Amino acid sequence: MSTLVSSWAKKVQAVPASYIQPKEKRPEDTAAPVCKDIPVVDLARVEGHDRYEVVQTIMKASQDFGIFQVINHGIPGELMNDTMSLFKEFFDMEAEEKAVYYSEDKTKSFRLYANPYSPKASKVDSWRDTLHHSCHPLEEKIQSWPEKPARYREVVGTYVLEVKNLSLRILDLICEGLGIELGYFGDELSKTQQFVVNHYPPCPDPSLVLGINGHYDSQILTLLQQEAYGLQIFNDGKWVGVEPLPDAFLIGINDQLEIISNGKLKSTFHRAVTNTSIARTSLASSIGPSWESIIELAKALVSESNPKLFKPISSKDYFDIYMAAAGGSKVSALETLKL
Ligand SMILES: O=C(O)CCC(=O)C(=O)O
Ligand SMILES: [Fe+2]
Repeated sequence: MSTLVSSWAKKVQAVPASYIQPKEKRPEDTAAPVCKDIPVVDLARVEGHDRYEVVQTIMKASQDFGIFQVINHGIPGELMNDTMSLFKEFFDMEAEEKAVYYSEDKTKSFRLYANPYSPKASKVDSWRDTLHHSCHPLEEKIQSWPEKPARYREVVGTYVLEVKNLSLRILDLICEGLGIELGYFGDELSKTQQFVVNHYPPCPDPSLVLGINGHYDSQILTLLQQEAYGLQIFNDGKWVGVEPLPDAFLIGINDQLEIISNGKLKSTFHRAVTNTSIARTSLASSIGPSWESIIELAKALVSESNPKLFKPISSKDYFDIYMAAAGGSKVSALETLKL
């Protein structure tokens, strides 16, 4: 059997054994209701009198949920649709055509792979295929991206630049909320960008599998475009769904932003479930620091009443700790840095 789920999922009637989660990890509720309290922030409002209120909403959502959604964010709907359609077309290609891009070599700046957490952490395969793009520096990395479907590099190159700009705008609103200078994240702390496309084919029994295991995102900020239900966050002791809004971006706080904000903004434990009827594709862009950056509470926020909660650490060292801990555990790798 080929390792790419999208190459064989349509042909099977039952879930192959290696994809069946142990009982305690199976998604009891693959249709957990969407949590209506997760704010949808209208970014058009930041230009006017409502700016303060918008910033406060973002801060509160980042504390309570670790995520929020944004609309009227300035990225054209047409570009979002084109990008989503292009990846649908990519995953619809024949198995042999996709196989060309398949690689288990993690140092590659572009690759298609399956089941990224195995075998180190969870021994169970995930019901998804993943396309990974390193985006920095873009002019260089783009040369390793596919040329099929037509306009791949042009569409995806434009998309990742737009998404990076939006990430920086949101990080500036977070600076306002935290009380640190604008542009704080503009240089080394946002030097890298990884763009990941997750593809979850329909599954004969979604109650047995996970599309993506519960995890925290390790970088600074994730922007996610999702077209259908599947994302769940662990909030208040239970899994809740996140409403798919096709024109919105979902913004997720990542671990290293939790360190920089001294735990004021929370990285959230999340997973994706599958369904029986449609292939779900999600586009996730993560902004992160250069490897050498030292991640610690922003200096302007250190005070007697706000001492550092986490040990300073280089971004590279944090990533190593994160990878060693990854494996569906709700205990965050950040725990090891607590002072
Ligand atoms: O597909 C999703 O909604 C979640 C994807 C995700 O969590 C990730 O790529 O880190
Ligand atoms: Fe994630």
